[in-house]
Amino acid sequence: MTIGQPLYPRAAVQQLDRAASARHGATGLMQRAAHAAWILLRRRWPSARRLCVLCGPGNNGGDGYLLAALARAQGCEVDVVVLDEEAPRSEAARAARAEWGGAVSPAQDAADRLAQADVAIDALFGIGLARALDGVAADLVAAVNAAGCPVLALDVPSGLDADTGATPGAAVRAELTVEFILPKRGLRTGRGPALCGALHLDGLGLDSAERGRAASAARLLLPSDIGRWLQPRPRDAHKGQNGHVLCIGGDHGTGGALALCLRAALRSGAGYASAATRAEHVPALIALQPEAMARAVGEGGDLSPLLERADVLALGPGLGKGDWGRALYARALAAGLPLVVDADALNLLAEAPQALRDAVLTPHPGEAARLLGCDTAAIQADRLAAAAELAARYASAVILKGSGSVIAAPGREPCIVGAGNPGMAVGGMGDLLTGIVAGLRGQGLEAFDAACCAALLHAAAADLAAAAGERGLLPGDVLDPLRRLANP
Ligand SMILES: NC(=O)C1=CN([C@@H]2O[C@H](COP(=O)(O)OP(=O)(O)OC[C@H]3O[C@@H](n4cnc5c(N)ncnc54)[C@H](O)[C@@H]3O)[C@@H](O)[C@H]2O)[C@@H](O)CC1
Ligand SMILES: [K+]
Repeated sequence: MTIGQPLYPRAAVQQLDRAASARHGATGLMQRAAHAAWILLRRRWPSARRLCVLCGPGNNGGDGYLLAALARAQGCEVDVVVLDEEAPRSEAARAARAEWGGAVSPAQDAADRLAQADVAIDALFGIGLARALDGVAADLVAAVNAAGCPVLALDVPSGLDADTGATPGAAVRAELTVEFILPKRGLRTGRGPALCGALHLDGLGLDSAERGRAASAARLLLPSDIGRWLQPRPRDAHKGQNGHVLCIGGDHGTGGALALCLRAALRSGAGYASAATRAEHVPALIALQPEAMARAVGEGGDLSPLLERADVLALGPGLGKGDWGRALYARALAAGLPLVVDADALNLLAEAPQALRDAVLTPHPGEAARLLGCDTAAIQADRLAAAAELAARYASAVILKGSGSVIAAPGREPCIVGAGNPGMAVGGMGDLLTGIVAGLRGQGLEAFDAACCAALLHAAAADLAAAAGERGLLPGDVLDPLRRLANP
């Protein structure tokens, strides 16, 4: 089944742009873009009187000139600052500059002009960005980011790669972004969400048949999708149908990680959850969560009586990389059960890479880098490509965590989670995700579906929990909203 909203690569949007321009006229589309931006600007900043529009050399700049002309006609005072004073490259953008017709200021005056503005409009670069912004363009970006007034970005915050969500050079930080024609991947993962601010899509009047010809390259998962995977339970359900999750980890001093994993498995609906851990954690785990079972595992890592009853293994939270952790890791991998691999289990996998059977990996960018033998920056430079590479190399479903988590698996269209918040940047949050994936696998979801649904539940539950504040959000706060969302 196909779940989520399609997201498009830049090349598909450019192709559609060209076809649509031939039909509607490039200037016509640019006018629609400017109009859409103007309506949004007015709604968001109704009392703004003075605008500063920064225009680049391409059609994104063209959108900016037309918005400037529109705002002037509506009584605003408008300054236009240009990246370079030469005529724009395309005919449509030249016509847009002629339509503005007023004075333009050179880039070195940007700071002065921005200081007067109630709102800045970023029309420097859109999807035509071809390389890192540097030189005068980077100076302009620095000026707009330092200006202190809110920024409205047209189509894409300049400097953000609309495909990858990376910023190879300087990039504008907007408060609001109006994206044109089709939703793009890079605005929703990596640096995209932070730089776009609120995101608003305007289709520029192209009908769905016209837009539907473009081929998507990823899907965006939203909280409203949860019900596609999780239906109400049959009235005659019994606990044996909902899976037995065995959580493996919790070396000396790190029993808490395993406890969070265990609780998340139960709150996401597992029929049973057990812990295989160090002896000293057993009484605390049972006291904390009397519904769970906990067994001490000695140095040899013998899991055999526990494995017999388990349907799925959650391997890694608090596991450590000592002899005890290594022994447990080896036994768990040899068990042939559906697996969720996290934390130190990922680091052990990185030491001796192998293709897994029926597994979900949940790396953060640092763990992903170790698994691929590169550095974290290389992962973040193209998160979708990194997730696909991990999925192929380890023959697994993968959740690459971070802003706009990416889910990939061999042969599946990748997904991006359209939920989550910076309150999730706290120790233990990943242990919850591991438990949720395992809980859903126990309830019958296959690896990729469980990965998608779990990543979405986790982020959406954290958003509900963050209503009381992002700073100070704790993994334990996410458990109650998790239960609510797991019953759509
Ligand atoms: N039919 C269309 O094509 C439409 C396009 N629209 C707007 O046009 C944008 C795309 O326009 P373009 O394809 O002209 O691209 P852009 O306006 O994004 O920028 C392309 C220009 O910037 C230069 N450039 C790229 N990277 C650079 C860098 N790092 N440093 C310096 N210069 C660099 C390129 O050589 C080119 O001249 C969209 O994002 C959207 O805002 C909208 O008006 C809607 C309709
Ligand atoms: K822009």
